[in-house]
Amino acid sequence: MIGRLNHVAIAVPDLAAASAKYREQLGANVGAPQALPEHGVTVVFIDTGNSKIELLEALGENSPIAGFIAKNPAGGVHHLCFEVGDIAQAVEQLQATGARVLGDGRARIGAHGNPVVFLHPKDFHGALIELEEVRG
Ligand SMILES: CC[C@H](C(=O)O)C(=O)SCCNC(=O)CCNC(=O)[C@H](O)C(C)(C)COP(=O)(O)OP(=O)(O)OC[C@H]1O[C@@H](n2cnc3c(N)ncnc32)[C@H](O)[C@@H]1OP(=O)(O)O
Ligand SMILES: [Co+2]
Repeated sequence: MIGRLNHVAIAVPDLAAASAKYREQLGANVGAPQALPEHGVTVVFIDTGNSKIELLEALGENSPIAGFIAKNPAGGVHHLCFEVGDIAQAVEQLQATGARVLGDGRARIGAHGNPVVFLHPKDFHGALIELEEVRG
């Protein structure tokens, strides 16, 4: 079902400082910050050629990143995002196997303008998994 690793997301306490670190110490090509209030995050993407890194900072009061940073103040790997061809079909298949799709189970539009869902980390050995629909 899963295809290419679209991105590895890293939660950070300070997006500007983290972006500068990746740019200056790793020579990374860091994109512009993008606020996604509906997801409670501000993101930047770093193109690594065959995949991407997504740096995530908490935005707003109900951000899923705020709790993560409270537990991991220095930040850390937050999720892995894999591409799927048909997200509705992927959700149906996953739910049939007992995997928990977070939220109401319906896909929402993510940072790349594509539908995304998240799978509970307890169902995948402690890894939060995002699926992003990429067609064609
Ligand atoms: C979509 C825009 C953008 C994109 O790429 O397009 C993004 O990626 S936005 C990314 C941010 N959005 C999300 O993370 C949405 C999905 N996340 C959630 O629904 C929650 O964060 C959830 C359910 C994973 C955890 O929330 P909860 O309130 O239940 O937090 P707890 O601290 O109580 O956690 C319960 C339990 O899970 C462990 N946990 C939490 N987060 C992670 C994680 N990222 N990776 C691995 N494990 C995680 C946490 O440690 C708790 O475990 P316990 O053993 O009970 O201590
Ligand atoms: Co993501």
